[in-house]
Amino acid sequence: MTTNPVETHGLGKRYGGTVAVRDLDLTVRPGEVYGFLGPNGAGKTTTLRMLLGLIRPTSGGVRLFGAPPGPGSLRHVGALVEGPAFYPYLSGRRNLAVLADHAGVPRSRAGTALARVGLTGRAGDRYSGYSLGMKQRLGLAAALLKEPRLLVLDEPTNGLDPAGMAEMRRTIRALADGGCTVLLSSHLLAEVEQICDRVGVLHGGRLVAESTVEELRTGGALRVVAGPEDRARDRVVALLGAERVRADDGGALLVDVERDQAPRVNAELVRAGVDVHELCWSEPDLERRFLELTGGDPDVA
Ligand SMILES: Nc1ncnc2c1ncn2[C@@H]1O[C@H](COP(=O)(O)OP(=O)(O)OP(=O)(O)O)[C@@H](O)[C@H]1O
Repeated sequence: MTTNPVETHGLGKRYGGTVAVRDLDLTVRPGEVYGFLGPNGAGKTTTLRMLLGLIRPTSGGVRLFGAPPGPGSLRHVGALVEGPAFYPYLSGRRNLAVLADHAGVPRSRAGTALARVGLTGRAGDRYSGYSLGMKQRLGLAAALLKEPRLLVLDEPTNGLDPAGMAEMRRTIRALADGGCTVLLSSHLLAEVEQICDRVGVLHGGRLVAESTVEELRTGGALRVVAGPEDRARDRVVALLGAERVRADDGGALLVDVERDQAPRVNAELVRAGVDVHELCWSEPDLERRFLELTGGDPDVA
């Protein structure tokens, strides 16, 4: 039986009067990219720090590959949670060699790690001359020195420009495709949507939703722009029932039916002499869904 890279049971953390994380049951399965999504202050970093054994939970527990966080289990875990300190006057390659010595792994791994994050060409340059994106990638390379089976990344694209973000996303996806399990946190919905297999939404220290991105997308509707609006609405209500019909902000009808019902709705409207201007499938608005889950917090976007 394969053990899950991460399991938490009733995990909680309190700082004085502040409950940062409460009763968290989390499972990250082998080989997946799991996205921890939540607004600022949701408890993401606190959770990741508990997973890595950097802080102690006040309740519940963590298992990494079936064992508590400690030298045995953390051997398989690479992390980019608190930016590693690099020597500004040394090159990226030299910095990694120092870290490799410190970690007791062969220096040859530095070259491999640099290649995996796409930094080989600039590996001889001083760290102080690196862009933010390059610094972030060097941090990721440092996390790869242990050849981890699990990568834990706290807001890995934070502060990067769009090109840097895209590059980092590609790198993470490639690492996952190579067999590494990834747990990352983000407050950016689009980011999580693009690279994660599953998403957990954290709000106020609680896991308020957990599913695949596809599952969160369920609930699309048929969008109909037709006139006269009253008659269009009456016909669709007569056909399907009032509970299936609502109006969107722009005055269009949103009809909760399966996609393949579009011709039936169209035919009914045409038969009733209604002009159908538009009839299309409207994907559910993921952003709205997350805003609902997080109480309309604008930090999730
Ligand atoms: N060392 C600490 N002492 C006291 N309170 C803390 C400490 N660390 C975090 N908190 C509080 O715990 C809550 C969760 O913070 P945490 O940093 O885990 O959230 P987050 O989701 O990572 O947010 P962000 O995206 O802003 O980093 C917040 O209310 C925060 O103020």
